[in-house]
Amino acid sequence: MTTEKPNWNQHDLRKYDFPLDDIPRLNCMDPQVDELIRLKKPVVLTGSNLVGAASKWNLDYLEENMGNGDFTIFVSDRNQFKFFDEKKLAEIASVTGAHVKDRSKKEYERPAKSTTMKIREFARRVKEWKDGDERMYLQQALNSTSGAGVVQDFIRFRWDWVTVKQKLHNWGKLTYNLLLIGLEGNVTPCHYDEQENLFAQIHGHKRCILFPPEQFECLYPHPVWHPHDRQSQVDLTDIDYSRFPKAQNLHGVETVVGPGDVLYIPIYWWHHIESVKPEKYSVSLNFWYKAGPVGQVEYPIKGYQKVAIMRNVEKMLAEAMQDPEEVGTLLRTMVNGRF
Ligand SMILES: O=C(O)CCC(=O)C(=O)O
Ligand SMILES: [Fe+2]
Repeated sequence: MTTEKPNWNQHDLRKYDFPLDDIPRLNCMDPQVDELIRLKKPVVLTGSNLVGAASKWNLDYLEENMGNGDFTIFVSDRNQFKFFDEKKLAEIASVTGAHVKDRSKKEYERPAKSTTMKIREFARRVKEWKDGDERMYLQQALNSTSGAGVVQDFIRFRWDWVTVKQKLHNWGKLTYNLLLIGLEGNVTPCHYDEQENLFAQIHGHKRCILFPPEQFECLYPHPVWHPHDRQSQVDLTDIDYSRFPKAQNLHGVETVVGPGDVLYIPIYWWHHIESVKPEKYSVSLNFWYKAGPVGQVEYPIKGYQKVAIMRNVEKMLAEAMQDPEEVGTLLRTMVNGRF
């Protein structure tokens, strides 16, 4: 076995205000891996070869073998790509009474615009891209439009190994694989997902900063009905402590993943991901699994289960009030001076 020297440089990494411990890095055969996954703790798995068949997925290869489908590309003037869920706007309209229809139409700022491109066009633009140009981030679920080469590679993923993990940890079904191709310096700001994630790095390096669900209060998520649902309002690169004072208590874990590494991002864990030097672009593929069946709940309730409960309460109140903006008022009335 060769121990590869990382070719990213510690000094190139951005300095953050909060403490960061290292995420454990273990060979996939190490029995501790399954113990960490069972406890829903992040871990970097090495040596799994999960997407070894995709190790050649650089832009030249993908251009030839990815097919002629349309790819979703986010475009942004800034380096941060904060997800904006257009479907939430329709949802707000459907739960909102006529009396607040106008308010729900208010203009939201979209931090990144979504467009579609053929892979050839995207590859050309990435190759020509220079610092200061508009940034791009391809984020597309793998689908049946993939060319024959990519389909062959996909079939050769270690489905046997990953299916054993899925069964062992009682995860639900694989929803899809999201392919991410982004420029060095692109940032996916801090958010959580409602799925278990095996995040496989293929080309280039990514710095992944994670926080446990227990840090909910320090990260001030947008309300559940908001198009930025599940995203933190706190910009970790420039924290506004007067608005978000509890961000002073942030304490995260981090790692830099490179080709062949697989990071387990547990369901409801916050993550902030940046593509780092030296490569010009990064290619990753995630494996998103639905949560397993709830089964017997054990007490005391865990941090991630509290987040799920809070989401349900918030959704129920928004629907009952027929006005999402009344949720906060109601919750404050319930709590202030009483609890
Ligand atoms: O790699 C990224 O930029 C974001 C990935 C992510 O958020 C995810 O896989 O859940
Ligand atoms: Fe995510």
